[in-house]
Amino acid sequence: MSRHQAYRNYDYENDLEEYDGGNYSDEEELSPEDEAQMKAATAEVSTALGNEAHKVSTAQIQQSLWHTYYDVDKTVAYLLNKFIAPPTTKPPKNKEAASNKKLASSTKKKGGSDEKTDQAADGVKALKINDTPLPKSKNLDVLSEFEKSKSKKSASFVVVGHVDAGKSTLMGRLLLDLNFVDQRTIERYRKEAESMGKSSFALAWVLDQRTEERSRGITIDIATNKFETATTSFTILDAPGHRDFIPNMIAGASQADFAILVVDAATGAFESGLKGQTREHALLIRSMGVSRVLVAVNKLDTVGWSQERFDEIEQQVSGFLSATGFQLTNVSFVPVSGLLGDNLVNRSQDPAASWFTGETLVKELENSEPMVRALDKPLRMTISEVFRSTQSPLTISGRIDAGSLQAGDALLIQPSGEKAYIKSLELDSEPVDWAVAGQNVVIHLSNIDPIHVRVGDIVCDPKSPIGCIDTFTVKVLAFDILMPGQVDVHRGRLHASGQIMEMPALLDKVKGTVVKKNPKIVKPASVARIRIKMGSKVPLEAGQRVVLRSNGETIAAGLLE
Ligand SMILES: Nc1nc2c(ncn2[C@@H]2O[C@H](COP(=O)(O)OP(=O)(O)OP(=O)(O)O)[C@@H](O)[C@H]2O)c(=O)[nH]1
Repeated sequence: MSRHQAYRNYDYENDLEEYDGGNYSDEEELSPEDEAQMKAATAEVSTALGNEAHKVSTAQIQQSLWHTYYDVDKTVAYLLNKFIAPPTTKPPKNKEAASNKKLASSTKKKGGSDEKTDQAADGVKALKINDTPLPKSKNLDVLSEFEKSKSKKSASFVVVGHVDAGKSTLMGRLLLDLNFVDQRTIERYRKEAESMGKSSFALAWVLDQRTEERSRGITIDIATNKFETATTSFTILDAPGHRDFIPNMIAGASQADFAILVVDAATGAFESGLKGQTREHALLIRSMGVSRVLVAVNKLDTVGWSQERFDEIEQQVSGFLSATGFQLTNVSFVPVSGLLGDNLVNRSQDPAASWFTGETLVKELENSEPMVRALDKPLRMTISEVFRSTQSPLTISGRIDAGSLQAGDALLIQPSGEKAYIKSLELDSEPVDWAVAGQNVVIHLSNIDPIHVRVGDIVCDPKSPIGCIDTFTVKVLAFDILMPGQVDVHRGRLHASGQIMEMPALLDKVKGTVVKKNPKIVKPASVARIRIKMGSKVPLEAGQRVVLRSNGETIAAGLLE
């Protein structure tokens, strides 16, 4: 895994407290990007330390930079405090603290006097985020801008299925055939894969970018990739098939308009997939509100494009999808070979596949209308990534679940309850003035300390904030036996531990009426109303979907009442 990625989403305040100057090692190689950043930041720190620079070694500077994710000011403060002029008494509060940049240059000018460096270190601590001027808003009427823009439809889909069903290969091939990745890159991956003895994984590597994933040959986090067709701009959420990574899958499904369920048609593989994650994934995506599924019956090349095999799989998968609560009118089946690209963008040229006269996978995707967007509802966006970018030390990304936003807007981050402002924003790597529900947006924030912003937090409008609660009632479908006790609660990227306190009612599955009050246990496949108490307050509100897990198993999913 590249260092850069490893440090996305990290809680640096905590880390900095824990950090005591050691353990930066050169064992792992820095990515070229990290190397350049490290070099530039080391030079900046040396400049900022001025005459004091000789009192610390390059290794000490780099260890601290590493730990603060190249935060020059924090590093200067740390080095001053730790090695150059450790405070003997509690330093006085410096109310006149200037901005980070000013501090760095003033340290440079003044460097030399212990008293002054002490003040400078103190200044780092006292820096006020709110001293930064607020970004300007164009005060646009975003909804009418959106209507005028006639922008392409946008849709996100999650790719689920059993381990090794071929999800990443299929998506890699789709991107290749749609010219969103070039043949040269694939060739490079193929060579690298061959050198690792895993040549069949080359296409999957388009999605599984991280070295750790490559060497294990599995998808670990949600990989997002984009592609466009003439009508629609798509975001792929490639969810890991491995059962240890189900929380990531839940996060992916909670952002998805629809799902591609990849099943492996190879002899025996489909059957073991059905017993394995295929069923659990189908239940989960349904529980997360996904109602449209495209079933890619994959690896048909391995069974000679047998129509009989396809029909058999279609029949069985239809059976269990409808038992899981999907309406079959919302389910389509496409026979494909992800590896060879048959019936993805182009029809299969294999004469053995000529029996199939339906649409290709891409056409089916285009025909899948995204859900109606909650454009005029209060803003809600779950943060899926927090990172440092060239535009801002604090950049977040995620899909807007409801409402809209524009540059200059004030935002409220829950659960911290801290305000931030939108300095600028991007859609598909292009700067834009606004964004609406359904779009995956990158937001450069200002006027907030990064410690208040974490993956899984909710961004909302300060005027209509989401509340933070620690007790709630949820109507769940049980996948396993439920009884009072410890559970992990997942909503999008948020996971927190809680406890089933009470189970007030067993409900009729169809009518929702109370069948039994206070059942001692709830059996699998039953619907029940349960009360959950969380360990701390979390941003949750009625209508949201949550998944309950225990000991690494998904035990229930449902809707907050
Ligand atoms: N013959 C054939 N092999 C395929 C096809 N699709 C994928 N494979 C192979 O199946 C293996 C697994 O493919 P992946 O794409 O990594 O599977 P995955 O579902 O993404 O796996 P996880 O990331 O572990 O969940 C690789 O060796 C692929 O080359 C196909 O259509 N035909």
